[in-house]
Amino acid sequence: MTDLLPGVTAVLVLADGTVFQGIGCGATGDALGEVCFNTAMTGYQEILTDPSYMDQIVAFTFPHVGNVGVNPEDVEQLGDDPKRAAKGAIFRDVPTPPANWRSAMSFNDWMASRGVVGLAGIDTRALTKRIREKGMPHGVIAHDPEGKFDIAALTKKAADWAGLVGLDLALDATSAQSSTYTSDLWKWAEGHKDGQKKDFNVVVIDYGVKQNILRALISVGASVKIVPAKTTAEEILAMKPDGVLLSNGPGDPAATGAYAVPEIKKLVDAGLPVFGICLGHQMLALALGAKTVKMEQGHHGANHPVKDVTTNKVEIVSMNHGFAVDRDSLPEGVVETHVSLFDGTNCGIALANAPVFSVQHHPEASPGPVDSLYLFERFAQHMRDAKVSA
Ligand SMILES: NC(=O)CC[C@H](N)C(=O)O
Repeated sequence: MTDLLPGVTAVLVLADGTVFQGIGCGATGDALGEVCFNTAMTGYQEILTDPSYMDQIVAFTFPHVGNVGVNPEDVEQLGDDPKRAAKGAIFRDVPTPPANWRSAMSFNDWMASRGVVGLAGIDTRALTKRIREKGMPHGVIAHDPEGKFDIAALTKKAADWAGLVGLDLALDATSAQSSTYTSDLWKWAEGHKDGQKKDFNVVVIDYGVKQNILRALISVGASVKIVPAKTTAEEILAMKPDGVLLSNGPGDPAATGAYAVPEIKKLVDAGLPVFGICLGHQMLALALGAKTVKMEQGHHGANHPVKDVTTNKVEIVSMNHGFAVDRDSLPEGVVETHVSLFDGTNCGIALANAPVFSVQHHPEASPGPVDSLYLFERFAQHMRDAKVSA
């Protein structure tokens, strides 16, 4: 029996019965998921609208969140369906009211309107240390202004959850229909300019795509068509694309791979330039014959050092993944191009003799540094070269 402190209006209950007690914010109710920590100092709206966080609860290690409010431009998911993003969020301090010229709404009201259950006022450093030592736990955040919690039932709920391993969430995150996209990268004093470019036709397979990937493609000259996750290689080839982008997305790549991997293999075999990002990277690796694994420690932040071993340059990148490509499983002909300087895990691969490559990190940033934007230019160059040799 856990005795709750007076004034507690939200709790985080882990599958092993550990209880963190704090103050509720955002939506009331409860949210179940895998608990991870994110070390980004900015970009909470982009993080909480990234579809790759489906079925996860994000604990922010940066203590002050909310000061720039939220705005309609910083939504990363396509559309604004709250079910296609993080379910819950944890903060050191109660989110502050907004004080920023771009703010259209307070962060707290926005979380409430989206059904994102929030817990503030806990020792996020203790939670982070626990995750570092024991891995990412299953947990439930519950928020009740009356402070009434059935801890035993919440513990059972967390313990009974099967978790992310083996879970295909891309089918929940993907677009129902094909669409085109026309917005360019955000520029100071201009915002997002509209306008498809016509240098390349890129088909984006949407497993839960972030909008800044689409904008980054447009910035290098692409006209962008988005297709649902289950679109076949034949259907894509009939669109005569110059290249295919495999998007980020939630869930276990091995589960998603069942329907997507054979189609990706056919696209590679057709000789098309292919660029995979995060889940797209993991699924490309599966299509090329490698394996993916669940990580002890996920990577979630906007300050991770990654080395491009083809150029020996280090880039500081945005990260959000809990699965990884097993480098020891890379077959002959698949080259490791990028490595995490935090833990040495694989962060990029390329085919030695074809315009096919992918990265584990997020070159589109949003949030985070833009060191890796050059990868979109690398993809554009592959498409240019393929056009010349066609
Ligand atoms: N951002 C992503 O695409 C995440 C990929 C995958 N769901 C993982 O957690 O590793």
